Amino acid sequence: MTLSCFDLGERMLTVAEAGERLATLIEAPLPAERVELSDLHGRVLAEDAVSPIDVPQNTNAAMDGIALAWPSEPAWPGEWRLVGEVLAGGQRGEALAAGECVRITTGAPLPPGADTVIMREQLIEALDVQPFNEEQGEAVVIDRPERVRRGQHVRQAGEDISRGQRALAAGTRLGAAELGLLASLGLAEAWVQRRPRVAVFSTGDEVTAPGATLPPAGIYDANRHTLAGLLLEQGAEPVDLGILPDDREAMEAALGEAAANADMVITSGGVSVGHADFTRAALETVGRLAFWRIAIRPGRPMACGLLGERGVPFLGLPGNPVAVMVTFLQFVAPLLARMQGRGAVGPLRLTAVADEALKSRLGRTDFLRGIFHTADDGRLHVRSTGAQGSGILSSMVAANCLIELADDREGAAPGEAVSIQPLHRLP
Ligand SMILES: Nc1nc2c(c(=O)[nH]1)N[C@H]1C(S)=C(S)[C@@H](COP(=O)(O)OP(=O)(O)OC[C@H]3O[C@@H](n4cnc5c(N)ncnc54)[C@H](O)[C@@H]3O)O[C@H]1N2
Ligand code: MOO
Repeated sequence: MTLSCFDLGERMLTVAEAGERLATLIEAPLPAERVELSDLHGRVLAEDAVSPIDVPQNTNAAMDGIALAWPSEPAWPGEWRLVGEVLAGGQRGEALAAGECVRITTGAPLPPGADTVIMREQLIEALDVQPFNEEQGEAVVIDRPERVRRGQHVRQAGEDISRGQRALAAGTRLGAAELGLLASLGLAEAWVQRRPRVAVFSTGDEVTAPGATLPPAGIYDANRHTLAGLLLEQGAEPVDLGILPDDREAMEAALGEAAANADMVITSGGVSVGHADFTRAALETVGRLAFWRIAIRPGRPMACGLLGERGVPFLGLPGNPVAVMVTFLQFVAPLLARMQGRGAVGPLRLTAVADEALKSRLGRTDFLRGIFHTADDGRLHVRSTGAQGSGILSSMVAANCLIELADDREGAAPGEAVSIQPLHRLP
């Protein structure tokens, strides 16, 4: 019998178990919607994009010059008779006869029979008479014809994508290259998964909005803004619900209201065992707590469950800013991918050589902030960013990866291989 997410109680879960249990909170992707090409960046295809055309549509020239039909007899003509020209956007229906050629520009369809293009730079005849004048009966001489290969500088119709072929699979997240590809198929819209609307709030009497005067015991609210950025990077739509005081009733009301209008609710802070930590208790009142302890550092206390009658996934992340980022990347990002129909998408993992001793504890997965680079030996090497306190957000700024020391190891010695997760960075 498999355990449901809600049979776990106080048990401390491994990172892998927590990920598996969380996945069960998302039963199906969000509904699809039809969206215009100009608004598709970052969205996820809800169905395969099938090409209605051959790309390229016609067999065409890859260079400016002349197009000719490869001669059937072994000897090449010394001169080629220029019988016309095809500019990009134009077409020529008449076939080329033996010994004939046409002037052609890059992208222009080859005339029937033509199969080879010679670059203009390889022609002795200057081809300078503009526009083409059939009366003049120009002749073209090819310099060093022994270098010409049959079929050269020709792009075959459908060589990129053929009509009816799947150009992009359902579940593909659309970046710049994918948008260009859709456009090149002539598709002006696509069915994509609706973006998850994610309600976010911070908690804590000490937490102060940036721009306000910092009280003597205050701390500026980093988490709501980090989370907004992380959500945008995952294709979700953040809904900012501000800062909640350490007050259980206020927390219950806010969670209930957030769940009515969102696909997911995320809070930070108030999940541990402090006297003012109300997140878990509030979740148990207005929803169901699934589990809250994971063998991970940073991020051990994390309240997970479902809110309200609709069963909206709830993630109560710990308050420490680095713990927020680490738990989001390990646990929230895969859920958002699932909601967007992307199946099992986990963080990218690479292997690097530790350049220094790295500390971790057996029985717990530790994520250190790291800096990796390719060393002279051609391998990836990694070192930590230095102090690893889970409130030191500058360590996330300095890092280009997380070093993942799984629960079956106790630290790493210099020279040992470790797993790293490269971090997303804006270029
Ligand atoms: N007795 C125990 N104490 C703590 C434990 C524990 O197991 N036993 N776990 C520690 C760990 S690990 C973490 S992580 C934190 C998580 O606790 P909470 O989620 O209850 O977080 P808070 O106490 O509310 O805040 C922790 C820390 O982060 C600062 N914070 C909170 N919100 C924000 C924000 N929006 N922006 C910037 N900084 C924020 C807050 O001021 C605290 O300094 O508990 C440990 N304690
Ligand atoms: O697990 Mo907490 O995030 O380290 O400070």
